[in-house]
Order: sequence, then structure tokens, then C-alpha cells
Amino acid sequence: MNKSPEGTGQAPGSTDTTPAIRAEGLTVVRGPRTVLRGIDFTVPRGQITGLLGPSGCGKSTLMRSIVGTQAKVTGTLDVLGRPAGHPELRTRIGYVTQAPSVYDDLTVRQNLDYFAAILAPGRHAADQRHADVTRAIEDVDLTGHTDALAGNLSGGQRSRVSLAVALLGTPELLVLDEPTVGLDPVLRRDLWQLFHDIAARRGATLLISSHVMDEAERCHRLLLMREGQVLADDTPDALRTRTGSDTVEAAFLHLVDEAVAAAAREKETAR
Ligand SMILES: Nc1ncnc2c1ncn2[C@@H]1O[C@H](COP(=O)(O)OP(=O)(O)OP(=O)(O)O)[C@@H](O)[C@H]1O
Repeated sequence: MNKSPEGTGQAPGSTDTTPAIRAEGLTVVRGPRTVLRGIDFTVPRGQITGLLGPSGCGKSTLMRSIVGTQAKVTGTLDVLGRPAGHPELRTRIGYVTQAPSVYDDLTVRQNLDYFAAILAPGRHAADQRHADVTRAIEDVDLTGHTDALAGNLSGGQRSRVSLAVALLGTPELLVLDEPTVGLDPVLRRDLWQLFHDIAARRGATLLISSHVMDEAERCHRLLLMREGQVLADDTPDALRTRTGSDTVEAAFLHLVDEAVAAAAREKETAR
């Protein structure tokens, strides 16, 4: 388990010091609810940022906003130097939703061939597609299962096929919505190792959501959310120190208690 993440915050060879993501006063309304409430944060390049918080706090909504699939987004949201949803960002971002996007009746390679053909169509790109697919399969450690039907894979292997699809175009930003949910501890450890490899080797930025607080310890930085607001935007070490806690979980609970107490005081003053 990678408990002491290393990262420079800067992609190798890159001179771009602007954040990968910058949000100011970001607000999102879904149906009758204001799901994100004027939040501010930045995500540095070349690192793994964990997005943590209880179910329903707005993690997926935030990710959808970043990748440009969410309606009713107001405020500032810049992604890789462009406004979220800009067409130029489509090939620069990889997004893996909670439901693996794989076709069960195709093999691992056929699944990837299909998505590679959408990204780079035409005969002239055939060699490049083949190389990209082979590399993506290697990246997620599924080389031994290349010709297996996706429907015959385990849950964790299917998740890795979905991740391989997101890796096809060597994205600069990977947005992964609970990629380890339901996986056993060994697979979870292996996937986190892979995430660190991707950040270190390619200088890619990863934004990864999770409910599981021990995964927070494996991130370079954390965005802790609660009820549509960002409770903290810091490193795991700084969070533990600031709250006098031994674990990120204890730090999070401390911050929640503080937020609840502050809200109660505000209510009392307003009476
Ligand atoms: N299509 C929708 N229409 C209206 N409200 C929605 C819709 N989808 C989600 N919401 C609401 O938005 C809020 C945030 O949902 P979101 O899926 O972003 O939370 P989450 O933190 O990702 O939760 P989980 O960890 O359970 O996936 C929830 O209160 C949810 O009920």
C-alpha cells in the first residue's frame, strides 16, 4: 500500500503551472436541489487528488461538471486551462463512471478496438490503434485476458477494462468515479498502485472519488466534501496535523463536527 505518496505536482517535462482544475463559486442545481453550493478549490497537475465525502454529498455531480456532462452549472470551472465542457477537452480527459462501460459479448481487445476506432477512425490509423489498445491493456494488467469475453471477467477485471478505455487516448486528466467500489483489498491495492504509476510515469492528473477513508491516505491531496460544500482542500498530512488526528477518517469527522457546531451557532445567532 502506498502510504507516502510522492509527487511533484508538475507533469514531467511540463512547464505549465496552472492548476489542472480551478473552481470558484461553483454552483450546480439538479431538479429542485442546489447540489453544489458555491464551492472553491484547485486540483494541481500531476498528482492524485481524492474526492471524499458521504453518499449524496455531490461527488459525482462535481465530476460530471468537470467532464462537461452536467447541466445548470454556474460560477467558474476551468479544466486544463479551458472552461469545463470545451470541445478541445474531449480528447484530453478520461472519465470512468461508476458503472463499467464494457460490452459483455465482446472480448477485452474487441471492447478496446471499438472505442479506439471512435477516437481514431480510418484505415490509416490502424497501426496506431493497435499499439494504443495493446498499451492500455498492459497498463491495467489484463494482457493475460486479452481474448476473454468481458462477460466472463470478474467485477474488478471489468472495472479495469473500463479504466483501459479511459486510458486509450493518453489523457492528461483522469476522472474516476469510485473505481474501487466493491473490490477486494488485493485488487484495490493493485489499482491504487496503477493510479500512482500513471501519475508518476505520465505526469497525468487523477481525480478519484471514494467513500473509503483508508484510500484517502493514498492520495497526494484531498477534497473533503459534505452536503455540497468543500470542508477541506489539503494534503492528508496537513489535515491530520491541523485537526490533531491520527487518521484522515478522524480528521474528516473532526471537520464535520466543527461544521455542524458552526451551523448551530449561526442558527442561534439568527434567532
Ligand atoms: N438526476 C438527478 N436529479 C435530481 N437530483 C439528483 C439527480 N442525481 C443526483 N441528484 C441529487 O444530487 C445529490 C448529489 O448526488 P451525487 O450523485 O453527486 O452524490 P455522490 O456524493 O456522488 O453520492 P454517491 O457517493 O452515493 O455516489 C443527491 O442528493 C442526489 O439526490
